[in-house]
Amino acid sequence: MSPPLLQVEGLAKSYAGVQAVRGVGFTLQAGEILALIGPNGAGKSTCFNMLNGQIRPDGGRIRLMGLDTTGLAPRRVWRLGVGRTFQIAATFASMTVRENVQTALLSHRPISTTSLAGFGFAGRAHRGEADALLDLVGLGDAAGRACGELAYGDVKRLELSIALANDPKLLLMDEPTAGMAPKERVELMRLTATIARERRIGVLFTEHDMDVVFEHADRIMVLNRGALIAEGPPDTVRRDPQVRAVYLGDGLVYDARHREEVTA
Ligand SMILES: Nc1ncnc2c1ncn2[C@@H]1O[C@H](COP(=O)(O)OP(=O)(O)OP(=O)(O)O)[C@@H](O)[C@H]1O
Repeated sequence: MSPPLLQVEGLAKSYAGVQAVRGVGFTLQAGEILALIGPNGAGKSTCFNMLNGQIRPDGGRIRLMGLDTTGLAPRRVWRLGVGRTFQIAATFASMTVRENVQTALLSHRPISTTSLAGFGFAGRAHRGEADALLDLVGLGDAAGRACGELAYGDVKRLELSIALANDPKLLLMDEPTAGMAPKERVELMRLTATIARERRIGVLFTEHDMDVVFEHADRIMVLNRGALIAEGPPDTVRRDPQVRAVYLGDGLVYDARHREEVTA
């Protein structure tokens, strides 16, 4: 049997005596959408930063498709097929939308400087592939526009297409819908989920919007003070008394349709 896409065991990190992450372990399968939620300061970003190599863990193991990636530098982790999006979208405002995606494709699959000069950068380097990625996220018509002119929701979709440029096996999304209007949030996550399931990409995301989490996650993990306190399908997590006590709270339950049963 092939190993899980991502296998994490006993992950730990302290900052000057503060245990930010304590013994976190989980698995993620290809095509699965897993949410990591928890109050501010619970350790979500620290977990993400260890998974993509930005922070070296004090303890624990991270395995990607069976390969030990613990402590590898971010670029090496990225090369192994781990994509990432950030709370604040990372794009180049002065470039066109297409050029942003071409840049990401070039970074993944460089072509020689001679060919580049021949193409003219803004010309044809990976252009067809860039356009296909933009079509995928619904930005095909905006390919020639300056990125700086895009509405924020479109910038987030562009960021998703950039994250897909290295053909990731695993996508780490740190609050992908932060700063977006509620309707746009659900749409972006729906798009992400569709693409991930079609391409068998495993997605791990953090999110404060519970509508987004409970509608799209296959499973949810709840982190509190650095430790996992619950893990399971949305219905199980929603009913977990400890989760309700530390995070969801009766007044914060995600969806009015379920409010009666949750608060009953
Ligand atoms: N570079 C750092 N130096 C010292 N302490 C840190 C550092 N980064 C995080 N911490 C602490 O580690 C704990 C976990 O922080 P982390 O940012 O991982 O939480 P989070 O769940 O992502 O929070 P948020 O939802 O607010 O983004 C917090 O107590 C935080 O203050």
